[in-house]
Amino acid sequence: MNVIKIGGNVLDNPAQLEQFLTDFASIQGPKVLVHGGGKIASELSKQLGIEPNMVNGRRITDADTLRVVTMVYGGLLNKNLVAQLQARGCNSLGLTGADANVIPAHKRPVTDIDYGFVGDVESPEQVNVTFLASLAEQGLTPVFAALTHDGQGSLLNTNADTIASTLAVALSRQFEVNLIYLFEKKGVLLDVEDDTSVIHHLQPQYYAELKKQGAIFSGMLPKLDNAFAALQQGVKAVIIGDAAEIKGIATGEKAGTRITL
Ligand SMILES: Nc1ncnc2c1ncn2[C@@H]1O[C@H](COP(=O)(O)OP(=O)(O)O)[C@@H](O)[C@H]1O
Ligand SMILES: CC(=O)N[C@@H](CCC(=O)OP(=O)(O)O)C(=O)O
Repeated sequence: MNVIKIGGNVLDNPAQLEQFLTDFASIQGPKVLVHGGGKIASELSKQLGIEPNMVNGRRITDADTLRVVTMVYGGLLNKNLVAQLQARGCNSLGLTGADANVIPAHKRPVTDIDYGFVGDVESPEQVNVTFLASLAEQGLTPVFAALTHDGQGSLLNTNADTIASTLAVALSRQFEVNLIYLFEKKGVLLDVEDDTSVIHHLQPQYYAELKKQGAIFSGMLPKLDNAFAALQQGVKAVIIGDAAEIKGIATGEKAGTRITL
């Protein structure tokens, strides 16, 4: 089973997105797509006069921002991705974590920062794997938006990388799972400006060094933290790579960055 997460910069580039969806549709076997969309949510927010506010890679989500991300992730992006996959013969089903109670979560507790309506997933054990397995059996591909729910009637904005790793860990109870993070670069780079500097293998000690040197920063930090956590909890392989190379990555021919323990 491949759990594939696609980042916001690719979603915002129609040509790259179309190619990615064509390649994704052609991947054999059970698969799950998780999408972000932070960039598009920020653009719409600004158009509506709501200034985006990101802290530690997470969006401060007040009530108005929750409306925006619900519309953008759960509506605009999720439903268009499903329509575009249907056009490519990939029978898919758009979901949030609230649907079929797949991903129970709670509102992130207020500490020195109040993130507002941001969700932390309960635990992979609580993911509704039975439902996901039944979709796989029917040949349906779930497409997840970056939304969960609190069990009390509210949706919660939830980092898409975390949703992907949670689903990958949960599905590892029943399947051999590859977790694949795709974005607009060739992989984790030694020099973020140089696409030829791909790090082919990354393990915790090297990660700690590169973090200290400042070679790995911002959105890549939570992505890698999620990647190592997924491996520790039974996911077979984690790869970070270029959305344009999804076919090779899924068949194991081209690797991007392979994360190992
Ligand atoms: N060493 C690195 N290699 C590649 N990207 C890096 C690195 N360090 C930081 N980054 C940044 O991390 C970003 C990817 O994280 P994020 O913005 O969360 O992506 P996504 O679109 O997948 O959610 C890249 O666009 C890049 O700016
Ligand atoms: C709480 C939180 O920060 N949620 C993210 C969810 C979207 C996301 O993760 O999008 P990318 O993968 O495109 O960055 C956000 O609103 O930006």
